[in-house]
Amino acid sequence: MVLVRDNVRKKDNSKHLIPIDKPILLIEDQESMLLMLKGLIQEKYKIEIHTASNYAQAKALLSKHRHEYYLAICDLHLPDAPNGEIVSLLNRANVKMITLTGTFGERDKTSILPKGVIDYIIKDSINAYEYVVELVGRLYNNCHHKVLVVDDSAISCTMIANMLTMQNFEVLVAEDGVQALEVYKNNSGINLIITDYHMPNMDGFTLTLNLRKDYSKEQLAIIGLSASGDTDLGAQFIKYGANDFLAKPIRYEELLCRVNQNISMLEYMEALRNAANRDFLTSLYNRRYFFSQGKQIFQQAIDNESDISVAMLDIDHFKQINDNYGHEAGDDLLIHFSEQLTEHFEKDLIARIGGEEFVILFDGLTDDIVIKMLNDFREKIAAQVITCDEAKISMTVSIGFNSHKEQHLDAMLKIADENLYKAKQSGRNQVVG
Ligand SMILES: Nc1nc2c(ncn2[C@@H]2O[C@H](COP(=O)(O)OP(=O)(O)OP(=O)(O)O)[C@@H](O)[C@H]2O)c(=O)[nH]1
Repeated sequence: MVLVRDNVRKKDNSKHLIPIDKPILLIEDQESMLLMLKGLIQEKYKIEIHTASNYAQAKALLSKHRHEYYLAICDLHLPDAPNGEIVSLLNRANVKMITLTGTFGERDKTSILPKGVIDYIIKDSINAYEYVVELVGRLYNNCHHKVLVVDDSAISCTMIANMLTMQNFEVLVAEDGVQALEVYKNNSGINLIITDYHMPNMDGFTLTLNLRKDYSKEQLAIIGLSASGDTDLGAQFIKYGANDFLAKPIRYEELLCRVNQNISMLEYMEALRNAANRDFLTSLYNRRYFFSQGKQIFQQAIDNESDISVAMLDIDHFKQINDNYGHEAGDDLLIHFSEQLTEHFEKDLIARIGGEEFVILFDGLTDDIVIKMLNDFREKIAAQVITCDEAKISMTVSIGFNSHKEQHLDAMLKIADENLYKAKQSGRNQVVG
């Protein structure tokens, strides 16, 4: 099997870039603005940008690439369409948009954003352009978040759900706290709950309290809704564990800002957790995380008298790979190897614990199954030829296995490590256990 890996390192060097696979349409008549915005966006995201400096050019591009656009960013007043006609054109083409405009006066004319408009930005400073750039990334990332809206009023629920859908969130709804807990339990990936207070069966405070028993503010954001006139509710929601609150009637723009702020905070916390728990090069878990999780899994297996086993893996002659093809090619191979590990042992706890050393913890699997999985993996790696910057590289892996329960996880690993040493001594590319 031949695998081409010549882009791995380049991808890794630009990890902060979000690859957006559909182009953005940028419509702006002032060339300097257009170039600045294009530059700012492409500095941050890997994205193709089509540009138009007037309505006619935008129309031509839309008819050519009709269903392709991820988003349009458009000046509301174009020389050949001075009255915001671009909004209807983009709506007809089904392209969501961020609109740019010159003054507060114009902004004030629209208390409700026109159909298809995600946000409305006043071009008064560089900050406005930076906000647009952030919003582009936010909209892309929102696709990965689910939001649960909890309100017994179907009208209110639908309205909030529509606002969130506009911002690319996947939205689920529930009529009261009891239903919300059920929906939350049955759907993974809900990161934000927006909940009303007054609801039958279970109110918003009780729902918040129930959720906080198991999920911290860093894991799950909750925004409470407080009815107009009830000034205490917002503060009470925070005291019961909500991250934030929104006053009814809900204004689209405020909802957008608060939701995005809370989701950004969750992403930031996740990034911090990843920085602490994951290896920078391969994104696999690091030694610290492996031991903190592994010790709990180990203890449960001891308590339940269930199967537990460990494997130590070490790529063979990795120094030669570095010496022959360079350290960067070596890095590419480590990334590739880690991806293969994650794919092959998707349910098991994997970590990179040294340069070319990896460890796996198997919970609840019999020896026969694990040894077969390890041998299948070893054979799969040996059969691959990886093309890295035009060099064709093969590698093999030696594996030490141990399922004998010792007093501590470390002691189990020590035996696996001794078996790994035996695998190396007996010619490499084999499983010993
Ligand atoms: N490219 C790259 N190389 C690394 C990294 N971490 C460690 N290494 C290299 O991995 C190599 C490990 O070499 P050795 O411990 O001698 O082992 P080996 O060559 O794999 O030989 P055996 O384990 O005996 O089969 C060293 O050359 C390290 O410099 C890394 O993050 N990237």
